[in-house]
Amino acid sequence: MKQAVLVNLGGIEKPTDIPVFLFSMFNDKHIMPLKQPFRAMVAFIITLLRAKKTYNILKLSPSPLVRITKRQAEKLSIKTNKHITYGFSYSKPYFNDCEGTFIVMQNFYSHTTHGKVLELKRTKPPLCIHKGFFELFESRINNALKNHPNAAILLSAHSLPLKLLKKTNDPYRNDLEVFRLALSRILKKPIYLSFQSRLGPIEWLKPETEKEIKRLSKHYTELIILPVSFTTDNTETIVEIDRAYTKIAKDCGFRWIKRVNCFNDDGDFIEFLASIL
Ligand SMILES: C=CC1=C(C)c2cc3[nH]c(cc4nc(cc5[nH]c(cc1n2)c(C)c5CCC(=O)O)C(CCC(=O)O)=C4C)c(C)c3C=C
Ligand SMILES: [Fe+2]
Repeated sequence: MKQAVLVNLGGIEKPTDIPVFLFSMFNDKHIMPLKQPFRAMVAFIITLLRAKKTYNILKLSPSPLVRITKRQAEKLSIKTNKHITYGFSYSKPYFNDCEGTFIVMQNFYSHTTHGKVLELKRTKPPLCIHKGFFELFESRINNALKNHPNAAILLSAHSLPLKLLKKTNDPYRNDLEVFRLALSRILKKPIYLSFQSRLGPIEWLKPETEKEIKRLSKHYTELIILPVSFTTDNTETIVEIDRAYTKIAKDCGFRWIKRVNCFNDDGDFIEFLASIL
């Protein structure tokens, strides 16, 4: 078999990564569907406006995403005895420069992530279509519930602008909702879904994670949050969920809060990846 390539978003580990990451992201037609040269001009302005906020996030913690993606590739390589490499959309090494079969390391299809890779490379179907993926979530939720059977279970997904979803008929929200319902039926428990990390003045997916936490605090005293759209921990999980949302949850009365880690390089996840290669 040709080599496999794990594709992730990109890493912001140090301040000098910020302008490259932000400009590449906002100059991407899948994120900002404008004609050139307007797209590049808008991307430049947003990069200037957002850089300070991203810098403040980075001061709290550099992103572990690149480090973990490397480990995932190494462990999968050992497990399968195949050559596994990795590439990113918005930082080096870029996935465009790699060859092989591509696995997109975001759990659910969106034109902004999976679709972008699919346009250029032979790509495996999204992880969420596999039974094994479902079981990974099921086992993590059951573990978290062990001593806290009455906790609220909140799946927090990365948000997307509504206008972008409509324009591209993006199945992202729908697939997440189907997944939430299926999990809820199997676990015989209510499961909630919310959206995090919106930015700018336009409308993004709802309910927002912050508001959903506040709403749930009226009915529950314990909370389990699972980042549902990433395979790999990153600034959105270790800064936004572990710091910002955890503080909000405490402030609105939750007595116990657990954030479940992304799959990262867990043995069962590596086994799952090996099974779909
Ligand atoms: C499911 C995965 C992701 C989707 C979909 C997505 C869309 C999206 N993101 C932005 C803007 C930003 N994202 C940023 C960081 C970031 N985003 C994702 C994942 C998805 N983004 C991850 C994993 C990360 C963290 C990367 C890391 O190395 O830790 C950032 C930078 C941080 C910040 O300033 O908040 C921005 C900006 C948009 C606009 C968008 C869709 C339109
Ligand atoms: Fe993002």
